[in-house]
Amino acid sequence: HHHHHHCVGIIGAPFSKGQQRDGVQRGADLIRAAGLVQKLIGEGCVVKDYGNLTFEEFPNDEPVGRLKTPRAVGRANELLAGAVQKVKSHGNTCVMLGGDHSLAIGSIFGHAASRHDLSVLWVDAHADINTPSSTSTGNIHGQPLSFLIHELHSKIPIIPNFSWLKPCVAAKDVVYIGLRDVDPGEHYILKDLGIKAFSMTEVDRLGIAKVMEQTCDHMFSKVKKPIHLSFDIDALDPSVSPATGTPRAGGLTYREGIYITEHICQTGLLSAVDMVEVNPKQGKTEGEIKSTVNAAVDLLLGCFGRVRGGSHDPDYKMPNP
Ligand SMILES: N[C@H]1CN[C@H](C(=O)O)[C@@H]1CCC[B-](O)(O)O
Ligand SMILES: [Mn+2]
Ligand SMILES: [Mn+2]
Ligand SMILES: [Mn+2]
Repeated sequence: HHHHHHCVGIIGAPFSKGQQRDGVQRGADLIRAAGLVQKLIGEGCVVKDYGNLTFEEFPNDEPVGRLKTPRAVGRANELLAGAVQKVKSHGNTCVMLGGDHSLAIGSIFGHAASRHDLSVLWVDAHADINTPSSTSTGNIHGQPLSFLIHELHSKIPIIPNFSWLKPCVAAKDVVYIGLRDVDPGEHYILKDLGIKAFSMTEVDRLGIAKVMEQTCDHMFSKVKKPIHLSFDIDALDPSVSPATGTPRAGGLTYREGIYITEHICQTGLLSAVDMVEVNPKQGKTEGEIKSTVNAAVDLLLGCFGRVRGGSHDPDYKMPNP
């Protein structure tokens, strides 16, 4: 018999310039220190850790329009895109450990460069689809999807260090789960482009099982495409994951989060996953940091075959008395 196993490539992206709060650059190493690699191996995965990327510093990274630290964000994502493409070229499912959510620009671009036709499942309290002109903060971690979606191309100006980037995802191929803090400009875009979104209202109304059923129906409605799961840890309720930069009450339970990743795993189509916005400096206690990091690890284990009912180990021998 042959058991199925996942080949996983891990990239650490210790990057924080998509927003203003220090500390989020430490997320990748905290997730590793909590035992991600060993635990994936324990699930029968073949794991290659590609280490952490080293990002170029831009000391005089003056705002362009409202955009903050655009040069650092542009260059970091160009580097990340190449790294993700390499991990995919080696036949791995890519795990990108952030770092802030602006990193989805490079992660999705690099993924799309190797697997042209993607579905993007964006699990987040936020839509992260402000354009450089609709953003009120100028923080690029609130804008990644606007840089990636074909239909918004005309809304993206020339930005230093972004010339490498082209939109690579169609609005119809994006699905949101967990929304509960969407800006007016973002809401307009979601409606105008008809983007499929399961806010926390739909999660409450339908329950997570129906949300996942309808999410998969939408993603697979025409053809089954590889899935890019971009998971912002702030999608979970702050009672579970408080150590993050933009927490919002009324989020997904730990169980709902695990259900999402268990369900995505069993589609067999997961091709890349981002786990972003873990910020230890936003945790008030060690316990808060641990809860946040452990949730991130468990969500990733759900992506790669860990099921709560236990899994079949073909080599297990019942001990005799
Ligand atoms: N309060 C939200 C909504 N819009 C704001 C913005 O555009 O700066 C914040 C972005 C959160 C980004 B995150 O989802 O990656 O954390
Ligand atoms: Mn095998
Ligand atoms: Mn968020
Ligand atoms: Mn986000």
